[in-house]
Amino acid sequence: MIKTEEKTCLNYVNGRWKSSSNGETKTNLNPADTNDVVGVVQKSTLEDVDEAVAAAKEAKTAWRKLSGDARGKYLYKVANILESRLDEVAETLTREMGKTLPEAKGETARGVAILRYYAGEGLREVGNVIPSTDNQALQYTNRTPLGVVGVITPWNFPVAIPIWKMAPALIYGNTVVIKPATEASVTCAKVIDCFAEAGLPEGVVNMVSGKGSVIGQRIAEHPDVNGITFTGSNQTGRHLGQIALARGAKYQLEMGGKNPVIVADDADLDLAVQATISGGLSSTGQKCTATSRVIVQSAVYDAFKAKLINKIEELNVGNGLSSENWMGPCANESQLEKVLYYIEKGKEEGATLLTGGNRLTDDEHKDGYFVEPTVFENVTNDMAISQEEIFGPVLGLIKVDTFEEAMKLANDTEFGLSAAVFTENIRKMLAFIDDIEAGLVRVNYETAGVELQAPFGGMKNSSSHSREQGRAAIEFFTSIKTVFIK
Ligand SMILES: NC(=O)C1=CN([C@@H]2O[C@H](COP(=O)(O)OP(=O)(O)OC[C@H]3O[C@@H](n4cnc5c(N)ncnc54)[C@H](O)[C@@H]3O)[C@@H](O)[C@H]2O)C=CC1
Ligand SMILES: O=C(O)CCC(=O)C(=O)O
Repeated sequence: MIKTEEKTCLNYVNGRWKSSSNGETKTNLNPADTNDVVGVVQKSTLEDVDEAVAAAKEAKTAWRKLSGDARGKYLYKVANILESRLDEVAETLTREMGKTLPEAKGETARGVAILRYYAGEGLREVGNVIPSTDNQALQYTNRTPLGVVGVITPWNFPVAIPIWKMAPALIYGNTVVIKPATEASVTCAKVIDCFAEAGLPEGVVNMVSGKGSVIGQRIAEHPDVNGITFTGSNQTGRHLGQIALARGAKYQLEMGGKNPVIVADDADLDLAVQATISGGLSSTGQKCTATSRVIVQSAVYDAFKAKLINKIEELNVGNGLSSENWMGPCANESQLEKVLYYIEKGKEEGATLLTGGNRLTDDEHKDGYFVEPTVFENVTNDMAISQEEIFGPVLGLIKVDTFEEAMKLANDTEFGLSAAVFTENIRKMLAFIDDIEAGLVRVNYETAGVELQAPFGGMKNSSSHSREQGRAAIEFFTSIKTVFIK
């Protein structure tokens, strides 16, 4: 078991909790209050990865041969256990990466729902009967798991992302080795503890924490890892994709976004303001689906801007455990530095700061990585703050005269994850749906917050063009067998 009272989280390998082979650890601090030690996680070695992969390899045949129903029953059990521990897991999540407690509870509840959704997949159809040209033959497709799946996850959704990768991997018959982001490993260990408590067979789920460039790299390179599913930065994703491609492993990458909102001249401005704030600033802007570019038609620009700034200046920023605060800190020091760097860059490039722009350092905030929600105007689409993923609470307002100009700018980015339009005009809606280069298209709704039963993924440089979640997950986690029986 994880010794939470001692705050030490061990690796989980072959059904047992164990220290890294070199005994090295890292201490995770609360980004809202660095005096608060959230936990101590293992800084694992290559040997630890190899042991976990060997365990997953050993377990894969027996797990594959279980019925989908039997695998589903395990996932239902995990869901019930996680649900019973929701408050504890959510509180750890808030303390470890900073998002507010209501957001953390929502995310944990989403983890429970994802587990139940995929548990149900164990009883759904997996193939098709396809007519043969030979009327004496039966031809059909079946699905077979990849084998061992390496799961490499980021810190921004410490419960939901590991679960939305592991649950489909498992239900479709794969075994798993997960390496969570170091900054979120205490929370992930609690999630893994729910799998342990549910009594999954030894080796089916394994967790090894540690440095991405060592542990993640080894998982990607390991010849016995048959598939790699990753969410995180573009730089790391592309690197992992190349490793996987070079050795013929299947891979799936979900990466960055620079997600636009278009506010058309007929938009419901209150709705657009509320969705821009929720989409851009909740979780301190640390979502790949977060709104960052707000493209507004000139006829409503001043009215939209006034409402937006008014609402943003009412937001309380502080420790996410307090119900008084709407926005928590950046998840770690390097995120804070990155956000402050882009705020300076925006000013240097000629954007005008409308609100925010500072680190908060008063008594309540001095021990955390807090930054004010920040809005720039006079932003052009060629500025760094319009093109590079900031992953923080920074919005750039871009004024345009026509809807056509707005569409052109919305698509002028290397990314294509999510995008939203606010309009009451059906022709504008349809033009947006048809022409926007994004995997997640929202009309009169925020860019963030995906539905677990629907496919999720990006176009252009936001993904490897595969889709996660919903039934779409079956495409990555299985291979098709075409069967012909004469
Ligand atoms: N798309 C998304 O949801 C996310 C995007 N990001 C973006 O990435 C930026 C940097 O954040 P990081 O945490 O450094 O992201 P990252 O992409 O480096 O980390 C994501 C995961 O990959 C692992 N990793 C890192 N280097 C690796 C390597 N060489 N081989 C294998 N695994 C490796 C990390 O340990 C972590 O588990 C953020 O500022 C943000 O812009 C970060 C987290 C999530
Ligand atoms: O918006 C969401 O619910 C999901 C965002 C996401 O997948 C991410 O930030 O990595």
